[in-house]
Amino acid sequence: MKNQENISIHLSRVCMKTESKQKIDQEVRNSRDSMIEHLWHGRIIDYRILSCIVTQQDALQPLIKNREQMGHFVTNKPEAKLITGQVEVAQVLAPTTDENIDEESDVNMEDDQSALYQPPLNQVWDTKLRKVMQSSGLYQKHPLDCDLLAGFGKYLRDDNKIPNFKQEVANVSRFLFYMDSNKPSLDFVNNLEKSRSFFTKLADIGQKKQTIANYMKNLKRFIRYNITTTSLIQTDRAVFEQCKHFLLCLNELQKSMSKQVSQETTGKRYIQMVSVAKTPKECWEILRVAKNEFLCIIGKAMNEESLLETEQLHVLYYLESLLMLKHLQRAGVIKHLTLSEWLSRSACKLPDGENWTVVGVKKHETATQQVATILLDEEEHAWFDVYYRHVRPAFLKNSDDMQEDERFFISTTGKPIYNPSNDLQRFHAKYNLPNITSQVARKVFETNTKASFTDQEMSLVADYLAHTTATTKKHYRLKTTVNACMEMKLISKVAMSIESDSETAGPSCASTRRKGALSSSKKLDEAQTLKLFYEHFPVTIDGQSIKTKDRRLIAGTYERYCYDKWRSQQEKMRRDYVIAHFPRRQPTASQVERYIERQNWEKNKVKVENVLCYWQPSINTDTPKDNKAIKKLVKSQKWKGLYIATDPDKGKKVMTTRPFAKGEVVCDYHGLPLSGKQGKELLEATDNDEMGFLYFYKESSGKTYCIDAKTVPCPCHPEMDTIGRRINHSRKRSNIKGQLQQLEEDGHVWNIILFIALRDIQVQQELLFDYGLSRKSFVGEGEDLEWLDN
Ligand SMILES: C[S@@+](CC[C@H](N)C(=O)[O-])C[C@H]1O[C@@H](n2cnc3c(N)ncnc32)[C@H](O)[C@@H]1O
Repeated sequence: MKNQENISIHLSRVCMKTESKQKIDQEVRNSRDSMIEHLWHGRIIDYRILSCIVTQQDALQPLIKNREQMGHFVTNKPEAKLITGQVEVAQVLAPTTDENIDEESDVNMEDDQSALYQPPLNQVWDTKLRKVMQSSGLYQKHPLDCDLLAGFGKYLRDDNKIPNFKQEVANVSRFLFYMDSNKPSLDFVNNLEKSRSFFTKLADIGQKKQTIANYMKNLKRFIRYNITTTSLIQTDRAVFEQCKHFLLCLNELQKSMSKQVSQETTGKRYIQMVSVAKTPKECWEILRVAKNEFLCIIGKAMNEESLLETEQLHVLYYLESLLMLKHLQRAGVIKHLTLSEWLSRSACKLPDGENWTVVGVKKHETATQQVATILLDEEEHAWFDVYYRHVRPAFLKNSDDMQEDERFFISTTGKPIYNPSNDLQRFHAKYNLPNITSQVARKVFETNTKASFTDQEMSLVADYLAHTTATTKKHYRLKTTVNACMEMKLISKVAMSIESDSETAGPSCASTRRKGALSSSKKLDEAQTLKLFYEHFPVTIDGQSIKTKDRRLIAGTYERYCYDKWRSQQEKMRRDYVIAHFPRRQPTASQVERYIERQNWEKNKVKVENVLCYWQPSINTDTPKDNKAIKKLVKSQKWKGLYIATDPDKGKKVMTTRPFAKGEVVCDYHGLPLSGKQGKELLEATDNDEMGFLYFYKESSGKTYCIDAKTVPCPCHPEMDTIGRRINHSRKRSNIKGQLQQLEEDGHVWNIILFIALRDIQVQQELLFDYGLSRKSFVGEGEDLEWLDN
């Protein structure tokens, strides 16, 4: 543009210095016109021409994206999905098994996140491919509930724990339909020729080799199921032998196919690598552009504001992307990170005073046997905590299954995320960015590491990338926490050293944080200060008011903001506490007033009208006699949403990992059922500090009974520490209450004590119930039993 502006000067001084002003002006006009012409037409590229030059769909797509980013217009493009090579696989995709989840598995139609951020044209493409499949006679299938297929489904689900077994059954059913449209049978083993034609037809209609290989894998498993788990060997020996022979033939066919598959995959990856991303910074582009929105959502959540589902999903996708692109973790690691691994994370302080959190992931089902390690700096840790406390619980609520899954990352439906690579792809699509897979990111960082690091530094990075055992052994290293922190710092250094502009750009890292990336959002500052404030001044029912100077020390300029929040939290807590005192019948105003007065709360007293307004009967009186889910949980003792943690003062305690609504059953008090008399005898022989393990209750007849949770392990759960027995006592802060219920099975009725939530319980809170004892009634004078009175 500068040349354009100066062109008349340039012409009059250099190229046309002997010419008239008119001629020079004319030349300038010509030049402007030609520039405009170029802007209009030079930037327009016809898709048909491009596709003649670049015939590989996989290469064409990134090229088009790249041109469009450079400001070119690509005309005559077919509908978006038709040129997306990857999506092709999804249509009749046999399930990708978990075996290779670390690799960038293709988009899968079983993925349940599809409702949000889904590229809009999937439907069109689905229908088109379905039509091709249909017209080739490859799409129809037999009903999946026929004996042959139902048994196979059960085998996959129960014996092999395959999550998307239905798709696998559907694929086999399509094959069986092709072989014999009248009925599903094993007769196909006699017809090798026709069987082979099924696979060649798939190839003819343009299915990827990977898809065809998946079909073969499914079929092999189906045959194996028939050989090993059914009575085929007795009922039809001949077919049994033919099945074995068929399996051998299929193996041969698969071998030749797998060679082609790996060529196809390598080709695809190579193209993606060379055409999409070249620098670490490009790999982080999505994290940079999505960061502002992400921080706003995090700030909102920290302020206890409720989030929209799209916002919750944004948090999930951002964190998944962060782990794959910045932390260079494989998709399998993200998928398999468990809740207990998150809860067992450990803190690490570096010699320079920085605090990091280390999360180890044992099972990630990748080729390598290394434990994967994720290192989070303080800011990232806060983000993950927000996901854990606010987003995950919201997703769990959408699940109709009472059994909470133990995976850390779950989808909007409350089920484990299906394929992190899909989520990464959707996240890129949302921001119109070319997709960068975790594998590409790992390769890019590796390459850059080689270029700029010493051998020792390189070996640290190899360690962080959880390379195969052999590769790691080459570096003679064992994983240690401090090493891991250093590794993560080095990875940040790679990106920073390439281009160092990232004050607000890019994901969090130690160096950006020091420069004050946090201050990019006032909301976030407030929220983080509030968190700190709560850590220093935990909100408790009896907590005294906090002096201004102490508040200032912790919260600085946010002192008022934090204290207002603190007071309102305490008021809510006190309100619920008073409400819990009147569980069944609505109290009168004067009853409430008297009760509040008895508490000796000097300031921040709860208002009587508030209590009356929020009051409702707190106990769920439904009888669970026939409640199957409760029955199952009482029997299995696999209560969900809880875990046992260690407390410095109380020994063990029970904490929540999901919210419980007021009135909800939380767990039961499990132990040996004793008569009242037996219970008393046991009590006499029990030390004071173990008396809390005996739970006495009365039936409506007035008869006393006892549950002995002291004698462990109980014979019905010999390898288990049942959860109810680890719940501690609190008179004032109790949030659950034991309720006698009866369960019935096969005419046999037995008593159980169910713990019911007295109010809404949030994530990461301790479960407490009132043991109904005081120091005095416990005969505990002289003992260290003050806790009983609190
Ligand atoms: C049912 S167990 C609770 C789990 C127990 N903390 C543990 O480590 O197994 C009861 C025992 O826990 C301890 N306990 C319960 N509530 C407590 C509290 N608020 N403070 C201190 N210790 C408590 C007492 O020793 C009591 O006998």
